Amino acid sequence: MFVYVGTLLHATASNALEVLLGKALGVNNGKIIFIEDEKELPALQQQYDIGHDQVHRLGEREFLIPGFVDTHVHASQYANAGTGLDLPLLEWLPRYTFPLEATFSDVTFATAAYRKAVTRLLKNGTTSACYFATIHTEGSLRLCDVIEEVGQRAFVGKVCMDQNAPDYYIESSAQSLADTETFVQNVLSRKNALVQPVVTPRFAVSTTFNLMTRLAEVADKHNILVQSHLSETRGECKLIGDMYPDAEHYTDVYKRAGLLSGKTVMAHCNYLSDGEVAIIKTTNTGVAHCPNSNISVQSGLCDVRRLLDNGIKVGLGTDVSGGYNPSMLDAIRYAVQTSNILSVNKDDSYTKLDYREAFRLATLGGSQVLGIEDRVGNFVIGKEFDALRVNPCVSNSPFDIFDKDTTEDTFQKFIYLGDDRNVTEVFVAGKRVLPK
Ligand SMILES: Nc1nc2[nH]cnc2c(=O)[nH]1
Ligand SMILES: [Zn+2]
Repeated sequence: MFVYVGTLLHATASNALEVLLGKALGVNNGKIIFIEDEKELPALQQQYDIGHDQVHRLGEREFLIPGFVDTHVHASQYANAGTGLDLPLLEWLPRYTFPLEATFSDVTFATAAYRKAVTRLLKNGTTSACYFATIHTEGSLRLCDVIEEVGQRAFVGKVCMDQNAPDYYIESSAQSLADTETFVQNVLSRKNALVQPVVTPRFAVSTTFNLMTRLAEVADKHNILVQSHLSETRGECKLIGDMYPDAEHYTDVYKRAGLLSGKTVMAHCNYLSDGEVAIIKTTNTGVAHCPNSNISVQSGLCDVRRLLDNGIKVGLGTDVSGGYNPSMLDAIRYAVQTSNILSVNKDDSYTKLDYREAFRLATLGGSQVLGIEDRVGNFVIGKEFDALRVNPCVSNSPFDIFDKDTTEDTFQKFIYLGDDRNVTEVFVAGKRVLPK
């Protein structure tokens, strides 16, 4: 049991940035048990038998925010982050990405590389992540081991690809299906509520229709998430049109395979027609908006406002290494800048995404996309305490605070200018996972 006293900022359904000043937030058994005005603290201490050493007072400029939720990130590709960004997707995959992922057949290398990736995300405040690993079952399981060791909350997918891939990085359909079942059963058998398996057909270009339908059955049987990529680039959309001349559109391919449901996360969704948007909505599929990746590998600009206006669940993803930055602060900034760019060619009725809304996507929105909004995403009694302690005034802070700055200014500066140096503590399910 412990209590934090001070400023809390978070998003709710009705308020993209709620600022709560002078609060006492109590955590017991990993869950938030009270959020009261600070003046109630003596009574709360008595009621719950809380000693002085269990009460932590935040400094004047410090605050707590919910941990970030990265809804789409390739843990294996972290080794390439910040390199190989000169080619569009369909050339980038065989030139840079498949060769790297193939090296994850070496389990020792894979484990070390995954440890770097997961640690880097956690340091940057990502308390929940939805990962792609590689096609290798052993290596994908080592990713789960590392996540458990580090203490993050995560969904992990063994990647499935049985066509349009190089000889050195491809599986047979039967092997892919059997390995997925093995992987899923292994992860579920750990009975660690923080680490869950996710069925992961790479995308309809590299996964046969038959395998996709069988994978949909695996996801159904175990009642687990599905993740893939949808409508990321024009070239990919054209290719899908050629591969599936009878399909109505790209989204229809996944729908017919049975892959779309409230437990599905589709990354990108940059070129959806109105008909596709309607299917994404009616199937309750969630979208992982990956704005850094969209720009870095020249894929396109996702109109998130359109998705939100249509009632679609949207979270943010770093999509490392199509996106070069593993920090969700960067994803928030790119989401805002993408919306600003789109607004240039829209009329005055277009409502841009502001930093508050992008922050909501990075926290509560992501939790909705991953189906964990009853557990994390914001500060609500009964939810688990996944949180970041932020200190804008650390001695090596990358930005400066002035007397004139309000709490909201300070938060906004952290969003635009802050980095992991400002994230001084990270909590997952009430456990402090950083610093160790
Ligand atoms: N950004 C991105 N898009 C993909 N589409 C299929 N595979 C990938 C991948 O690894 N990264
Ligand atoms: Zn991706």
